[in-house]
Amino acid sequence: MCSFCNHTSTCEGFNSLIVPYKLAPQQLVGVVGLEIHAQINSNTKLFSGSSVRFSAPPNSLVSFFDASLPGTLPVLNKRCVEAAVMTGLALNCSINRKSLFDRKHYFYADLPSGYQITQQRQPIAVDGTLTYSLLGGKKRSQVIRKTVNIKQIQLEQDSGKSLHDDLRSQTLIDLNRAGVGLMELVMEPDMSCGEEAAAAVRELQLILQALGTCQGNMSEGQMRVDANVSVHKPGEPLGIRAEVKNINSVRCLARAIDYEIQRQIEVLQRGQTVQNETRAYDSKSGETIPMRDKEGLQDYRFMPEPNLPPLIVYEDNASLPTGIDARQAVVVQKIREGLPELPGVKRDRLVQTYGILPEHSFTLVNEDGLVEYFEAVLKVTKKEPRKVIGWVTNELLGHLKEKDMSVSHSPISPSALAELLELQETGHISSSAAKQVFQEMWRSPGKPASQIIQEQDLGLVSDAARLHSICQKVVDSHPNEVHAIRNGNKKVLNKLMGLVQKETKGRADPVLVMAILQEKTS
Ligand SMILES: Nc1ncnc2c1ncn2[C@@H]1O[C@H](COP(=O)(O)OP(=O)(O)OP(=O)(O)O)[C@@H](O)[C@H]1O
Ligand SMILES: [Mg+2]
Ligand SMILES: [Mg+2]
Repeated sequence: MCSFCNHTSTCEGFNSLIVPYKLAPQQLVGVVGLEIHAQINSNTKLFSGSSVRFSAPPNSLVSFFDASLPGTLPVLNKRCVEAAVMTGLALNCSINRKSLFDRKHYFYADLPSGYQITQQRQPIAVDGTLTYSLLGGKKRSQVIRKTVNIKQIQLEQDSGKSLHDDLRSQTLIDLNRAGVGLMELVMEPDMSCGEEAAAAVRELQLILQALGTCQGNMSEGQMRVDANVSVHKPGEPLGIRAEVKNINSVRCLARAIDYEIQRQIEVLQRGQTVQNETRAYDSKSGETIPMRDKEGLQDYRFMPEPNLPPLIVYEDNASLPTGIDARQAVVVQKIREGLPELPGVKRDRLVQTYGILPEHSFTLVNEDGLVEYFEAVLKVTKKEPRKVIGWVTNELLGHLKEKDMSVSHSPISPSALAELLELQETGHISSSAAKQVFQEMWRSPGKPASQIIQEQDLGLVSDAARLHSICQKVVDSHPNEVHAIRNGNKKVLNKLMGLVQKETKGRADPVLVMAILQEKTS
């Protein structure tokens, strides 16, 4: 028995006791490296012609190859290769002109061949970067840009699914997913907390969706994120990592990582060591729990896949060797030319072109179809983009979120919103009346703003005599406020303005009311 740490026999625990003892625990910081499996958006699997569909009847999308019948051979799906190259280019990777396939052996019931075809020795793309942004500062309106390095992107097969039937104590196998093309993106351990990892993954999701290479839905398993987490003191070697799996949303990812960092800090503070293990995140308790030990490193018995030749991609058409059909070849230059506008570039363009705030550009780009909606409104109204943005990101998006609706299902079309904003801009209605009209437009899809204004008598009240009398009443009944204004506190005028608007149900002409109030309080 070791006198330091109660370990029996040879004491591995000795170091674990001494090392943390010397550490100043408060200086320990988290280190995070992500491995992301992204299902490639393709009609067919990576090495077979079976269809790829989510929620099809079990085992209805399985070819002989997917079920590993002897004698069947893999045929590489060109679409999957192009998707990986496109993703690599969008993430500033070098594309390997020659990459190789390997067999990685596991024994799981949902992997009938006993191995996964992956790219271990030479993956298709290496050495990339992902730039993501966080909103920081007091009001969370300051954009902080960060970059995480991408070690590699490899093509590999997905496994099938094991479904556990607890009632009958049996496990059922569904091979629909077996052989679906995956891109595994391996990031360097460059991040330090859950918020950073969540922002990076959200950015990656947007990039993959813009490229169309993966649908990126984490809850449907199209994108699966494993978080490798360790803690250390800055400047010292990295600590032992635990790998957290079972994370099915970006929010859970952030929570799981922050929980794990804190747990490891506490382990060290207690004088123990962090285990190199795989842990699962339990979203109900918000905790990570041990799944399996990684200490006795699994031997995957990697070997070259004998049934697939090296994967060759070409830089441009000029570099195609004679005899190669250009339609069969994967040409990097062609894919590079077809890259769409990426989310980061789109946000910068929106800020520069329309003068909107960076945080608004995030909201626009985060919501599928919202940028297009915003730009469609701007085409029809003369109202300044900076004034339109609030209507789109607060009013419209708020209503959509409340009903869990997508932008494409909005009952208010961009041109209908533009008409409403135009009526406000040209002084036909006040801003608060415009909000009432918006509510009504939401309730009665297709009814034009002008008709609602007429029916509900929401037009601007510019009758000077009437406004004079309302303003007089407000001024007379608020002597303290008037006194403050006369003493130079002009902000109080807004309070009086609010009271006048209350009297007129938000319809009073604000310019006229302000002029009258200023005159009466001068
Ligand atoms: N000390 C560390 N702390 C946090 N993350 C780390 C640390 N060391 C490595 N990582 C991260 O762990 C991941 C290692 O992934 P990789 O695919 O190379 O190996 P693996 O996890 O052993 O294999 P598998 O694909 O079978 O899970 C990378 O994302 C890397 O950034
Ligand atoms: Mg791993
Ligand atoms: Mg890995």
